Amino acid sequence: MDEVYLSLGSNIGNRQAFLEQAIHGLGNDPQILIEKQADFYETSPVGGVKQRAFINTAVKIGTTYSPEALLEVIHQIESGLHRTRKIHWGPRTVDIDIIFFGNQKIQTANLSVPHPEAFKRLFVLVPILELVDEHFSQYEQIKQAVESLKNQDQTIQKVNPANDFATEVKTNVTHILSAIGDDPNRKGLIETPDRVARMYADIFDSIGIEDFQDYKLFDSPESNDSKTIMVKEIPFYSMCEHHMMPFWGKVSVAYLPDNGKIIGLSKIPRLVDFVSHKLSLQEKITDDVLDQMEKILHPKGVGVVVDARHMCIEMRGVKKTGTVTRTTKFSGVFQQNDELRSEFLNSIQVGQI
Ligand SMILES: Nc1nc2c(c(=O)[nH]1)N=C([C@H](O)[C@H](O)COP(=O)(O)OP(=O)(O)OP(=O)(O)O)CN2
Repeated sequence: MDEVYLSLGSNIGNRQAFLEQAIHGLGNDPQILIEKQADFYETSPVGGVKQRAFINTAVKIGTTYSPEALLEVIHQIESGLHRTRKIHWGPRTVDIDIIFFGNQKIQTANLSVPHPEAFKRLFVLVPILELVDEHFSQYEQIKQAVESLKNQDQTIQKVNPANDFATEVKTNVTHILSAIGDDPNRKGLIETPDRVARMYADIFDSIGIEDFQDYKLFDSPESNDSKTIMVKEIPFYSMCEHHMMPFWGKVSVAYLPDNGKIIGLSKIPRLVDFVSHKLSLQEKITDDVLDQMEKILHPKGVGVVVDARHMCIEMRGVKKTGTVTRTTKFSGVFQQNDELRSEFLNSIQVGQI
């Protein structure tokens, strides 16, 4: 097996969770053995793009993959974690770079190893220095590069477990419990901060991720341009950004394909979950579903109807239980063609939410 060193970084959403998922993905591959993992570090962005600080780490793996095959596995893991390549050296949910592959020197269209930027980046060298010893062929070079970079503008500091997502949420929920006059140490609340942290990691797992990536498109000549595709009454749950209270209901989506390009039916409910798993508003969910459908499919038109109930007007304020709010948005032929729009709208009953 070749000894390989990977650098991992993330600066979108729950950064450490994305890195942990990436490492889990690597370790799940039967041809990859995670031999050692460095600590997590908070690092200043390198490369001139104004963006949020990164969390970085590194792993030493043993693998039977060739460098190109390993790169393919890495790209699959990145794309499964909503990685989009929009701005060079810009924000990303996760980035995994091959830094060293044994003592190999590789220069292909897709791969340069050792990584050409490695010795200019503290966020790469400091975690890798945790994983190597004086027997590693590049050990002295790494140590010297770290010393010289330390006097420049790159900052790096070990993530104190107290700063990671779960601990941050738990700490602040404990403060809130005290602030509202309850006792966070009483039997019923002692585990609440931990439960809330685990819940937030789930219901807010789209925060910071701009575009939906988890879809598959098909060319389907049968779906000629006159056939509307509707996926109706998709249940969703979200949290309003005004009071951090739940709102929930059903989303119905219709679109008219262009040139027979269609999306896998299961992907539309996944898209609804993606846009809902953020602090949002019903109007924004309506916009986001339509905008993402337009971005992905460039169809002849899209229609979105959202019916929802809002805990913030049922449990507080005007306190009207059972009130259902409907928001709609249309584009293309659904905007221009009254008959098509009415057919879609009339097919959706508000029903029980
Ligand atoms: N503090 C940090 N700054 C930067 C990081 C990081 O992880 N921590 N990462 C980058 C780069 O975007 C990332 O390392 C990828 O760079 P590189 O492999 O050199 O080039 P790519 O082709 O993969 O770059 P793309 O962004 O995918 O085009 C920058 N700063």
